[in-house]
Amino acid sequence: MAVALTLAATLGPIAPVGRLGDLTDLAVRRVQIADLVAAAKFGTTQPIDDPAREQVVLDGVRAKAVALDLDPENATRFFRAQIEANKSVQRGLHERWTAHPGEAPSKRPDLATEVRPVLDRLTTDLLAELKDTEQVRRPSIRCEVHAEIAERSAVVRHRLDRLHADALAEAMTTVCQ
Ligand SMILES: C=C(O[C@@H]1C=C(C(=O)O)C=C[C@H]1O)C(=O)O
Repeated sequence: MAVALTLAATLGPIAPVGRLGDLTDLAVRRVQIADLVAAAKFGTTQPIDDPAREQVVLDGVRAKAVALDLDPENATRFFRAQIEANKSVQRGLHERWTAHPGEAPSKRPDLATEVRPVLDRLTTDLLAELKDTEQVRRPSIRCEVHAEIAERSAVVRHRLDRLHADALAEAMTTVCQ
């Protein structure tokens, strides 16, 4: 933690930290977008879990991974973790908003036209980063250290609350592969 904080302080509040910094920041972005997904679904019949949509996301990941010459199994495993992390945030927010209706969002974004296209762009960016970081992400202590530093600094730099920090940890579980 001390190392991450020192690095974050040295590099300033915005710059991602370490070799996995950019990838981690994209994972942060994805768990933050979960707030919009949660807002789109709250108070509607649309369930948090949408297996059909998940299949579309994962099929796209597989096809793009092949095109990038990335291992499709590893890429799919990474995105399964991103999806689970996203749903954890949605569940946490729905619980919070049900218990404290005053905190519920006043606007309901449109999932299909406003939110999912943002997630689709993030998928493309995340895959490009998976490709760029392929060497450093080989399973090793080195990768674990890079991941830990990037994650801890991201929590601080993005001022993530417990819900989003826990979701980021969930999202990062399969990064070294
Ligand atoms: C984000 C959504 O909610 C869930 C999470 C998904 C994801 O993280 O990509 C996909 C489908 C849903 O199970 C959504 O419905 O679009």
